[in-house]
Amino acid sequence: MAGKTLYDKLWDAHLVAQREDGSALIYIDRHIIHEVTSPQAFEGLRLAGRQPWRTGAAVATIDHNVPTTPFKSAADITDETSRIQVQTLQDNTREFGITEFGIGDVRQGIVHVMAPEQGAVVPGMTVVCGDSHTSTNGALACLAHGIGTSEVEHVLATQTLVAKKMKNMQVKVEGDLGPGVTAKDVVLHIIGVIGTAGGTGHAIEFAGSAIRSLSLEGRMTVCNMAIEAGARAGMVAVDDVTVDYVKGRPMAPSGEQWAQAEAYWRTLVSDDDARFDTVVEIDAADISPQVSWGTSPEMVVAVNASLPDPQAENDEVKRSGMLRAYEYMGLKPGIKVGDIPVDRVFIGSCTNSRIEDLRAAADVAKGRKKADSVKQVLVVPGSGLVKKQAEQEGLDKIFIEAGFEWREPGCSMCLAMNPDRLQPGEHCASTSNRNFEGRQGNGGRTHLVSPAMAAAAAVAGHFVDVRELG
Ligand SMILES: CC(C)[C@H](C(=O)O)[C@@H](O)C(=O)O
Ligand code: SF4
Repeated sequence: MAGKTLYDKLWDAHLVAQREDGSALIYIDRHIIHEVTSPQAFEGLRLAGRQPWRTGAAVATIDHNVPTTPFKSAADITDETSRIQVQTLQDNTREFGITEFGIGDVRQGIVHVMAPEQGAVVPGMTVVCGDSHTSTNGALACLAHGIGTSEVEHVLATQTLVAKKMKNMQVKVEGDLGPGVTAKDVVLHIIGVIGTAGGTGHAIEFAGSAIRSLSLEGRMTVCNMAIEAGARAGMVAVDDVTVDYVKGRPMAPSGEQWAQAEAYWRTLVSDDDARFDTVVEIDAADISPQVSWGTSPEMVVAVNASLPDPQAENDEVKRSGMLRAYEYMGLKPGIKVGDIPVDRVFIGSCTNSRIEDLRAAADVAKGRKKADSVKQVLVVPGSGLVKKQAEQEGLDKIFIEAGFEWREPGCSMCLAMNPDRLQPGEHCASTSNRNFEGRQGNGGRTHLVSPAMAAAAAVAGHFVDVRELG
């Protein structure tokens, strides 16, 4: 019998029941909750007169709707829907006895930043949240993916999920990453190669020496965007980087349990003879800093390239998608990436708002100033703890001196559910993960980049190759 992949191991360890039609029941170790996809789930419990099966398995925070300017209570939130959602989560978590890192708590932040930071997610877990970017947590060798609101209710009530086993896919990035090439560039490049449907039906394990060379935060950036590559889950096997990251975190095992846990975690790697349904190999040397030019994350090119010609695309559906994207983005094939003007810059989101992201942006911003033509540069840390750490390192001062705005944690301009948004027609260099039409505000034009590339665009007023900065 062939060996097991990491995904097979995680699946088998959580399988409660397998049905003949292929569906299965799996046990869920950690349930992360935010204010947008939980209200109906709690309401469902209430109507059915049920209690959560295991309140300690859930941890909640507010992120999508929170303003990034200081506020003291839900009542301070002007937008009605946002105010209600923030208040409702607080009421629900109190009623059902679930831990919430809420308003004014330094641990509050974007769900996918908060959970690993607290040690709420450790290797070997099944992790769900009513949010597609739950895949981020797979960087810790977890089976982590998004679920819908009715499933949020099901998990709350039973601590299990009805699921179907996905196929195994391995994306192997071998070799050394060049200077200025970050985890974000790696994942954008992967999506450029395999497309936004490349991972459909699969759980992706990211492997290879270039992935191993990334910090745990960088691996989270890669797994975060597995969903943009069509997969529901992304993951990276356990190694020293994983174990070191978890050690000492508030909710992680300690004392005698630590040694036991670590011994188990070390088994969470794909066996040498494991078989993957799909394997993609990428040479790290082929990866340059990336910029997305269109309205899908696969519409991405190297910073020193020109925009692609739709006429050279043989697939008719893709060609018409490209033509529509050019129209929406107000761009023309053949122009250089460096000629795209940038109106606003957003440094944040669950893709790139951790401390190393802010350090990378600050490295570029240091001693430089925002270009006059750039209207706004928002720097939004992923959690209160990231914010605190950044301030201890003086990064906030660097940003403010460069003319950037230093904000409170939350999803912010990643999806514009709060007041941070683009105006129609504006181009934004954004460290987030989605560039669909209107994602960052009606008519807004998103270009996905790394934190260093975003800061460089803020300073230059257009895209520049970070490798060419002095
Ligand atoms: C609001 C939430 C359901 C959504 C998601 O699932 O991803 C959001 O986080 C996003 O990034 O679009
Ligand atoms: S930061 Fe963006 S992608 Fe991440 S959870 Fe929030 S809205 Fe979704």
